[in-house]
Amino acid sequence: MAALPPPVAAIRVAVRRALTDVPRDRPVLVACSGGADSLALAAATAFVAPRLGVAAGLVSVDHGLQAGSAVRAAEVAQWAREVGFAPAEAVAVQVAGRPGGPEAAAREARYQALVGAAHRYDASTVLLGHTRDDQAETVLLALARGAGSRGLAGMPVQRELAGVVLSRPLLDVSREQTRKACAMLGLTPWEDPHNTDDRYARARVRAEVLPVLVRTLGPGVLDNLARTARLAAADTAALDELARVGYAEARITPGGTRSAGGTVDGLAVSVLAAMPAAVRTRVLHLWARELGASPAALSHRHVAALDALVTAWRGQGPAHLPGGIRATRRGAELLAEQDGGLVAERDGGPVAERGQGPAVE
Ligand SMILES: Nc1ncnc2c1ncn2[C@@H]1O[C@H](COP(=O)(O)OP(=O)(O)OP(=O)(O)O)[C@@H](O)[C@H]1O
Repeated sequence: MAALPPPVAAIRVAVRRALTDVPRDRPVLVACSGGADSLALAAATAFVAPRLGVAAGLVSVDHGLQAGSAVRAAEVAQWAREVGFAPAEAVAVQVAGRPGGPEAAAREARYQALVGAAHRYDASTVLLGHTRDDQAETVLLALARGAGSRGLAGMPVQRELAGVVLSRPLLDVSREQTRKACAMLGLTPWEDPHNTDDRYARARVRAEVLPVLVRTLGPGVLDNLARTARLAAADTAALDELARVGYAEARITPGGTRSAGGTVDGLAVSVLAAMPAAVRTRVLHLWARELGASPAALSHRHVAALDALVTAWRGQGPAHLPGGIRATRRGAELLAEQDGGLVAERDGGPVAERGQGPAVE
């Protein structure tokens, strides 16, 4: 018997690892655009899942943004049925009318559709085809916009969205390997025109920046960028845990502090001041989110203004947060108020409407 070509074997190993811990009594779904990455992922899943006793379905999302997208999604679903996926669906989504740029709107619509399908079929997990190269691009983009260690951590191997695990088995597999695997399996991937459209920063990084880095620094640079993401992810997880503990310690509850959306405590300045900056800024971020500031709108600038109330106090006015929230220092405490009243008021002050909690995605 001929040996399995290395790219096919590497992708199967990665998928096997990802499926080892999924519940055996619920299906998984592969999110497949028809591109090389998710096609290679789907082919490997079709092989591995039945051998592990895991039912596997596939969803291809039609964003309706390009001519022929519905046909492509239907073809992917048809191929999936032929190789044994059940269910195998093409799902059309409405991208127009969503907030944010076109890329963000398409992503939001796609994740909604994928999670919706997972709920419909009681799937525990959705498998995504992001590769090491996607991770390297994500790290570079984060570095370029000054995103800090959370951004450098790139895409997580796993995260949960609305009760569904989003899993990325191919983060250690190169794009070259997914292309080769498709070719070796006789699969013809769809080429997404967005991937080469230089209006998108990611496409420019892919086409121009990464090749220069590889040429000047050597081929190991992509692995190194992906390793940076893993290291930063571990650091971030540790700091987040310290921040959760620190947040609990800094909260002030005497007499209870109230808001319309529940109790939101103030914070003790002395406890905050004793924390390392990396922990303190995370605590302030957590607090701002609990006050109702949307995570998407909450920026480094907002957190820096909150931090200045602790570390550069000179009697300045409030720090303004998204959602009309103002955080003020009163003596040894940070308290917050919102247009129309106090959000965190000790000893029962006026009660304000709270903004909506964090968006799902
Ligand atoms: N239209 C779609 N339908 C289903 N899943 C999708 C779709 N578009 C993207 N995905 C999922 O998200 C992953 C990342 O997609 P993205 O377009 O950002 O990267 P990519 O490297 O071009 O992936 P691919 O080669 O699989 O298209 C895909 O691998 C796939 O799992």
